[in-house]
Amino acid sequence: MASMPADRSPDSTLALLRSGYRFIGERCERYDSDVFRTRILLAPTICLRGRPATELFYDTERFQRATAMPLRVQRTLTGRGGVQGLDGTEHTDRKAMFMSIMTPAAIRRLGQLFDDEWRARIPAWEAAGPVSLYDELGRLLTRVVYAWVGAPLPASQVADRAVELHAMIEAPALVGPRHWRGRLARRRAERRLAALVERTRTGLAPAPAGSALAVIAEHRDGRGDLLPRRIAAVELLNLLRPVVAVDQYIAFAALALHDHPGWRDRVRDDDEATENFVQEVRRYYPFFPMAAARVRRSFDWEGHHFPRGRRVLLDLYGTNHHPTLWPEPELFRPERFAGRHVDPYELIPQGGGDHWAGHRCAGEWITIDLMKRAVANLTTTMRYDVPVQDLTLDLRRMPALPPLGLTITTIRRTD
Ligand code: HEM
Repeated sequence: MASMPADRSPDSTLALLRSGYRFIGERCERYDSDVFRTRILLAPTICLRGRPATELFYDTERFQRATAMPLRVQRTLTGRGGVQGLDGTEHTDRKAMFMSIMTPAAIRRLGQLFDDEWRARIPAWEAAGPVSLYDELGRLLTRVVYAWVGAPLPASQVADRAVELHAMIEAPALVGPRHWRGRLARRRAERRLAALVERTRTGLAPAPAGSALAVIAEHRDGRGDLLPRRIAAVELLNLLRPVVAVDQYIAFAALALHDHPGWRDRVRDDDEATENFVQEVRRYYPFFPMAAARVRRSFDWEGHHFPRGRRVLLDLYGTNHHPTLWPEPELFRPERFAGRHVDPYELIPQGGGDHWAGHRCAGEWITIDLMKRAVANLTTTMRYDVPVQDLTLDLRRMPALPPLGLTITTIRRTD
């Protein structure tokens, strides 16, 4: 049995916070191995990256999700009792609920709402002077996603709800007040949405037929029971929060258009080029650093032993930057996707494997669709300037974003 390379430090939590997205990749290169062991939060942990490791990680016979996610992530980002932490038939049942919402017609409707809102906002942006794209899109996507799921949102509450969703997204890797803001935001949002689910069920505030709110409020589990109100709220947040999080990818797409201006003409009215561009944004820019699971029962893999119950972290960022999969991974080159068949274990910013059977992101098609529409809006619907500003991405900060969320100015409508 080969011995698994091991981090020397007794605990690497601080090193993980210091290195951020590069933590696993740097060590893999140091040990010349895509698997090594370490200790995170004092617990023995195995870290993995690369395509074979991704295929292994998404084998639900070998790994489970229950108790894998650290509590600080559950209390902010994901919530407790939601689809992310389920296994077996409980997971496939709950996941089927999500996938039933992701029909082509529903994805088109969300996209249409997004385009309409974008066009409607341009006059205000024209009048506004400098605009933080991340903040503006946060509010825009909040309005759009509440309308899409069928949840009421008065105009006066849009800004607060956007701040609340951003607080949950940013909190897991932060310490101090910003982490606590994320916890508080989740607690308040779950309480409010649980009350909405109740009003929907009692008919006081009926959900629009076929809406995501109706699907979740009326969903029955394998035993025929409705979801507890709080769990239904967690699952509603599993739609609201990540749709708003697409603003990060759109800010990255705008950054890529700024850094590679030749692509502005290449993507215009060219669906294939836009798709390749968007895929490269998802590969290149940092988003979720890693996914966590636990070994379901002991097994050996490539000469390494995986003991039952051990926490395992799959490096999503590092796999998207693996030199074997992606030659010259630190170059932004959308053309690498031209004619390339991407299998389910290679490009994994939103997880790998199968959408229905495993934990791969339920919102991947939505994300790609919204990003493509955003690129079209940034290159054809309006013009703008990018003033001099600090656009450095700090890969030690999770999530990484340009410091001011990318400021644009002198916005004017073109069509
Ligand atoms: C903003 C871009 C997004 C990124 C980077 C992202 C990333 C991810 C990742 C890494 C996972 C976990 C994979 C795993 O545990 O193995 C995940 C799961 C999930 N995502 Fe996304 N996501 C995004 C957008 C969305 C959207 C737009 C939705 C819904 C509208 C969504 C809904 C979900 C759900 C429900 C899960 C849980 C799936 C499961 O556990 O089976 N995500 N996402």
